Amino acid sequence: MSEKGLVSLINLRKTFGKNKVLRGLDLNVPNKKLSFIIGRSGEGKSVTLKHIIGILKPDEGEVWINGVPMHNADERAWEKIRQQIGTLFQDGALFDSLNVFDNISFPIQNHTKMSLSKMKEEVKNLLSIVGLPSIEEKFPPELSIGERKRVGLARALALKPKLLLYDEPTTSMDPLVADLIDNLILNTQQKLEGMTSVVISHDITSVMNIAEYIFFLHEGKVYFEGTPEAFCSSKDELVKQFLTGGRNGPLAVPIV
Ligand SMILES: Nc1ncnc2c1ncn2[C@@H]1O[C@H](COP(=O)(O)OP(=O)(O)OP(=O)(O)O)[C@@H](O)[C@H]1O
Repeated sequence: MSEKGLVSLINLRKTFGKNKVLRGLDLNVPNKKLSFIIGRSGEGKSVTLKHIIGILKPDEGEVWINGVPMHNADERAWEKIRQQIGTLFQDGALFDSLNVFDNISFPIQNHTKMSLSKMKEEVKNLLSIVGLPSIEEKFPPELSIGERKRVGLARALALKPKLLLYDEPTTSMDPLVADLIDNLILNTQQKLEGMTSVVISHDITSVMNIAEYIFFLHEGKVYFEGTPEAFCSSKDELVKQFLTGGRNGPLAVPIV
């Protein structure tokens, strides 16, 4: 592994039309930790994530994944790198017409020559990592939101990635389900020793419950980075306003 770590974004710039979203963002994800990228809606969290998986290309700047420069890489190089990255999208992104076994083993079937018996063993193991019993024969519409997330996470883990990305895992969930998902993320991090995880979120409760490291985005840059303790005790007015969700402070509050 290079000194740059698993994910390094250097002076990243991305503009859509007149909208300068990333304005020189530097972000070095700490290895083997559970990091959160947080910030207000529209600050560029998802845009940042999309640069990490190569869905978006930077206008300027560098993207390094596991020591490999990817900012000018072609799609073939990205496909290879993406096999080292597990991504859990908001809705789990399961295929409703495939059962749980086929959903979880989908990346294995596509990228390896594993035998069916080994694959069955592997899927069973993945289900146990995410705390689910043997539900291989069930179909996604038969599952609860929490179960769908777990199956999505099992699939994200199928190729034994080095890096795990979660895109807004608790958005629009009630507090009880959100708490379950937080525990799932934390347990997975603890079970899979050496995993580097990045969660995109604006759910401050999740951040405070499980984050080990925080990147707070503002105006296209990392405005603050550090531990949750440092974030909470920050005297910075902007950080304080984000934490308390107050109307008074430097963050403009939209009129609705
Ligand atoms: N493909 C695109 N084309 C044009 N504009 C885009 C595109 N993707 C993102 N944007 C814009 O970039 C800005 C940042 O979007 P992004 O989705 O990264 O925000 P976010 O911080 O993840 O917000 P949220 O918390 O609401 O998901 C927004 O103004 C959005 O409209």
